[in-house]
Amino acid sequence: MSTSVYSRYRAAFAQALAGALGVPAADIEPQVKPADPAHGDLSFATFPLAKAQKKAPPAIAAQLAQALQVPGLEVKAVGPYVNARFLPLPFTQEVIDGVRLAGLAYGSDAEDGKGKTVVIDYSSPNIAKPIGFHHIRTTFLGHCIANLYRALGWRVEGVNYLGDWGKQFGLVAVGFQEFGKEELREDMAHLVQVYVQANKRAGEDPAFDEKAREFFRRMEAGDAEAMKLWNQFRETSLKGFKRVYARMGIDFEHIEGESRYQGKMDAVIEQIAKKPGVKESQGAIIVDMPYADGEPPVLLKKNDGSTLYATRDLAAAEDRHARFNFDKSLYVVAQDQALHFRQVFRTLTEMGQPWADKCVHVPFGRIHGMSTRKGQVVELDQVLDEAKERVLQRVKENVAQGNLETTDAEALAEQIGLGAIVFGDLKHNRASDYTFDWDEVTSLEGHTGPYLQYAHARSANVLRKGGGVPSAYDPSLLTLPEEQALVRELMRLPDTVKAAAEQYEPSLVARLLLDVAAAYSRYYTAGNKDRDKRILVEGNDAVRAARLALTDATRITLAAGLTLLGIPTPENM
Ligand SMILES: NC(=[NH2+])NCCC[C@H](N)C(=O)O
Repeated sequence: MSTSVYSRYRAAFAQALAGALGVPAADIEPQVKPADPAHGDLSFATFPLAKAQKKAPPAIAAQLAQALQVPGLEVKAVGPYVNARFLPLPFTQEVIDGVRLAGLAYGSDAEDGKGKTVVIDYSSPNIAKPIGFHHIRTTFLGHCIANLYRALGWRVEGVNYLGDWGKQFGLVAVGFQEFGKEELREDMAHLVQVYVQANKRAGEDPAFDEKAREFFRRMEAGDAEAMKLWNQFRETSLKGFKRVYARMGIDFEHIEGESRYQGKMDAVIEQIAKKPGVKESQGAIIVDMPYADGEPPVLLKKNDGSTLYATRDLAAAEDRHARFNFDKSLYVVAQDQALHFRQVFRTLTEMGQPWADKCVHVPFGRIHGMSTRKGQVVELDQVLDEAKERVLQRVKENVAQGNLETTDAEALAEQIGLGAIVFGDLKHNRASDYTFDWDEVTSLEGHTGPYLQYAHARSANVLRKGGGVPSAYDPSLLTLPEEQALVRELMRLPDTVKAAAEQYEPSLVARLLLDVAAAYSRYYTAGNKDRDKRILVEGNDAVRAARLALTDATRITLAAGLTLLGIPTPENM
């Protein structure tokens, strides 16, 4: 089923309004908005009609409400608004059955993006350099955005565009001779240390710096020995990165890098020369475009003949278009690179590439204060290790106190640690900066990943205690205000997935899940000391079955949403 319960009701309401007003439904639909929950579910404001009808809005609303008959909706005028409320039936059943039928695919819509292709450039760390906060965010955001598009039926081509070309290899190569430990040649963290040390040294010692440049020049000239070493370092780093990706359940369609475009850049520059034109400026080659005031030109080649990040991105954009014929090409990269992408896309436009406007920079803000006990973060692995370690403590305590049963505390801590870090990031608007706080993200309470994982596990636990999911239930028994409120939250996932994909904004899904968990928690705890009894009512099997069905739909919604975010969903915690 491809339309959500919500959008079906909205369409029916709009259709009825349009009929009564004698206008096309397509004109009305955008004007049907969510209502103030106290007054209904859908709302249509009559102000815009007042002038033509020469009547006061409340009178128009009253008259319209009178005239409308929509199955499943209770329509009422509230002041100048025509409001509609979902009647408990069949609404409740439609939502619950829809969720349970879809299972983990709830929220997905394979028809939506059918036949369309999106390229998503994400993670894209630099080989043999410390990882930055931006690599962490792009990894989480990109993974989630890829999941969202897959859920909507798009063909997703995820590209991990490694920073695997540049002077840093010269620094590592030359640095290794001086500070490298032979036995750690295949240790990614060690290479990063060597890089950091060599980089510092290069700043102090011009001769050392020149040696590093010389090494990179050899690479650019294709020197076999230099390339062999380059390849070794690249493989070592890549192995390290792959370990983290496996840990996070991330699987890229393509892992490639800037080096792919080595030797292909002259062709690109030639192409640019034909359209916007290239010119020389102080020995460097730049794109000859009319630049806005204060806007720097796009550098294609430095005066020493080496090519640049932008040149490689131009080649990569063309290559991706040729290979994937994309409908969209996303770059999930920090806000700091906004100018870079503006220039790259603008250059593509000037080159006459008709697909240039399908390229989108998806920027994000900074993380402040992310460091581990070992100090500044150089690898994502360290962050995940520390999260796990912090959580493990608590898991062990809970097991010792008999509050938790698990045969593998380590594995559970890994899952919760991952949930803490990933959710701690994705709950923030992509564009905003945030300050990272260990206690906050790993807490079991509040707006956290572990809280959601716990809500999921708790619903799974209630189902287990209740003897599993009921096959038959009577939806007319779910009339409590908390039950109706919960159903309304569950209803939102499909539309939220679409909005999140359209806006490249995983936080919309993250926040919906918090709302679902909060609604379930209110339901579960309301008015009962023995909490399980709220669902597992004694002496009334019919009510119990209905409440278990709703619990099942809640568990599925949480599991589906967390999975989209890239967060594991342990059954017990
Ligand atoms: N096509 C791109 N430029 N992707 C982003 C690459 C990010 C780059 N490696 C960095 O760490 O800053």
